[in-house]
Amino acid sequence: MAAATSARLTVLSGPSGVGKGTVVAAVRQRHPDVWVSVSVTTRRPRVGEVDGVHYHFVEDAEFDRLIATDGLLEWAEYAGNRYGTPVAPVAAQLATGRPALLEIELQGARQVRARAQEAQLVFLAPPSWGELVSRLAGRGSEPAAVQERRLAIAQAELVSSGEFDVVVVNDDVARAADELVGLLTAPSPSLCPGGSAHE
Ligand SMILES: Nc1ncnc2c1ncn2[C@@H]1O[C@H](COP(=O)(O)OP(=O)(O)OP(=O)(O)O)[C@@H](O)[C@H]1O
Ligand SMILES: Nc1nc2c(ncn2[C@@H]2O[C@H](COP(=O)(O)O)[C@@H](O)[C@H]2O)c(=O)[nH]1
Repeated sequence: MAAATSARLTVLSGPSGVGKGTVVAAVRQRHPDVWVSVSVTTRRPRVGEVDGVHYHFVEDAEFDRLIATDGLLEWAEYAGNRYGTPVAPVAAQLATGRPALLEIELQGARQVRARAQEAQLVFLAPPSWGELVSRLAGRGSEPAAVQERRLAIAQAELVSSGEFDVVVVNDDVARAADELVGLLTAPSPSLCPGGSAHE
């Protein structure tokens, strides 16, 4: 992907199971140079997840240390585990003048907006509630009780989609990935004459 005219921070959020990871993987297939933050989490790794690639898997004490030392751009407790974005790699990426993408949940997206008003917030929505339920169940990575917990959170997240700058419907992975690529490469409105970050 060519360098953008501004170092733009984009947040991709949306309910568990909507397909955030799948769409981001499709974006990276098209543009391997898209930079995506690797979060820290206290969650245990799923089968196939690699430390340092999918997440930095840490113990509670290390997560506490990162909070205490202002090492996180944002963090949240979600369904019994903590997740956070290491601030230094994001700052370093933006300093190169190239875009950075965060894949995080709603509370974290709100914290990013509070700290970086110029950030672009994108909400990935399911085509329907039934499709979301079926995707989460079909992934098979969580027991039924955890799926229920995530779906309860998803209901509140869907209600909050209006807080985001753009809503992308993940009806088709390739189409949604193309839309996200367009958003990542769009110039920042704050650099457009007469533009503002939140029009
Ligand atoms: N457009 C789509 N159509 C059909 N299935 C999809 C689509 N997008 C993703 N999926 C499937 O939905 C399931 C959930 O996708 P994924 O793990 O990417 O969701 P997620 O939003 O990253 O979830 P989480 O927030 O829990 O990490 C996967 O099995 C994936 O293959
Ligand atoms: N606030 C943050 N949320 C994050 C971060 N990294 C991931 N997430 C979100 O957590 C849920 C659950 O993820 P899972 O891998 O257990 O399915 C999901 O919505 C992720 O997008 C983060 O750094 N901060």
